[in-house]
Amino acid sequence: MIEVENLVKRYGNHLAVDHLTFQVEPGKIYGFLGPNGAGKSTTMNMMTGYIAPTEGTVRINGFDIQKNAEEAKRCIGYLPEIPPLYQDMTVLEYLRFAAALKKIPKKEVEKQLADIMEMTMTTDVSERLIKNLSKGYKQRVGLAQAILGYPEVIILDEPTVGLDPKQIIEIRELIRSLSEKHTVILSSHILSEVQAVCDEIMILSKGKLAACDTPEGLTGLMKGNAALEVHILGSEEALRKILPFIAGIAEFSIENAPEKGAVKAVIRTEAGEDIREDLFYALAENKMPILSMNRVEKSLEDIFLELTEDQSSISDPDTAEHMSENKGGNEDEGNL
Ligand SMILES: Nc1ncnc2c1ncn2[C@@H]1O[C@H](COP(=O)(O)OP(=O)(O)OP(=O)(O)O)[C@@H](O)[C@H]1O
Repeated sequence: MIEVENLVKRYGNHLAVDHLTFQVEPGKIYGFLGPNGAGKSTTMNMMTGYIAPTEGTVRINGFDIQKNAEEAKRCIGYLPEIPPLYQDMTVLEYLRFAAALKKIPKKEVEKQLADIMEMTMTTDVSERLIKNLSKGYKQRVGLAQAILGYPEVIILDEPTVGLDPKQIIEIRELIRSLSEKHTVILSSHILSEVQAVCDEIMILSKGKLAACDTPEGLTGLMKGNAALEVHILGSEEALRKILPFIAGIAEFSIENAPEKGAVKAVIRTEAGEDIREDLFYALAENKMPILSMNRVEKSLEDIFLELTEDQSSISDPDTAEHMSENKGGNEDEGNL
């Protein structure tokens, strides 16, 4: 269990991490999602004890990362954004070195190295110099280093950045398999990536937690913002008299439609409401034929952009609570 409380990082006047508080439960995959500069790396660096916070605390299994650094760090494996690899060592030399730093008992080292190199598919390159490896293999070696010692929590900063699609799929599968025995926290600025592998998504924006929910919860938020675009034969005036009497409509706008004598209404519904049937009967009663009706759903990308662009609306606790209440199906293809 990780408890982050009121975590703050200031660089001069710049507030990179702004009073973050959250908890990470064991056995799940968490994703930090946010645009460049949102504070993901800074947060991870503080959680792993790489840098000191300006204010606030991080406790790993009850150990304070500042005050009980050794005990806390023993619970964590970390792959920073730029993996700390020694370019002039071979893969095996480097991993042996990392195993010694992590104080892994000598009798366990060889077995762990063999298992972890197999897991990360680095066995074939074990005798190669790290500087001669491709970006994808370097990333796997960094990952192997993070897994060494089988820490309870594995923290991965942008683990798939710069990899080709095949490597990305392999790393994604590896991360999933890690979650069987470890808690995994990863960061990414790619929504589909986080959505594809994570049980919980934390959206960071300007150093603040903009949302924290399951992928389904965030998709539910998307459904709550679904809109109908309806082309109707008739006048705007007549339509304005009908729509307010249909339950489940949050807001609507009306403009002229391209079809002659028709108007276009864009109707946003309340979360979980489907007004199509009521709308059909209400319009039929008023002899206003529907020419076309389409559901226009906000994409998760739209929601992500809204959340990360308009900090004022999302720092409102009522909004955050509303978001976590909105659970629904997950329709994103998650093309990592
Ligand atoms: N050592 C530093 N000195 C000054 N400012 C810094 C330092 N490190 C990070 N920052 C600033 O803090 C903010 C958060 O940076 P951080 O690297 O944590 O963001 P990020 O979400 O990880 O972004 P990216 O996806 O680009 O890595 C940014 O505005 C960045 O410029």
